[in-house]
Amino acid sequence: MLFAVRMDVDLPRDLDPVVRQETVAREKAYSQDLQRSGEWRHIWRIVGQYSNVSIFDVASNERLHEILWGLPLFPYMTIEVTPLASHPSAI
Ligand SMILES: O=C(O)CC1=CCC(=O)O1
Repeated sequence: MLFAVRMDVDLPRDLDPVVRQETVAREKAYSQDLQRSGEWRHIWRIVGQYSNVSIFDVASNERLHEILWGLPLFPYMTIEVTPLASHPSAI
């Protein structure tokens, strides 16, 4: 099942810089593990924003929920999920 997911990150200005650095590093490792496994197919930066658009290929809605819930930056994100279907004009 394919999903487009938009993640908008909003880290508090007063967040401890060490916590910030560690959380961002854990987010990168978590994301790259899922990219290697094939569940996180694409991640694109939205130009000019601390946001990304990602494509996930997962077995179920529950699996996507589990992945998103486990993001180290999850407490600081607004997430929008769009389920995708094949387009009849796709070649
Ligand atoms: O920087 C972001 O867009 C948030 C993020 C998601 C996965 C990752 O490595 O960073």
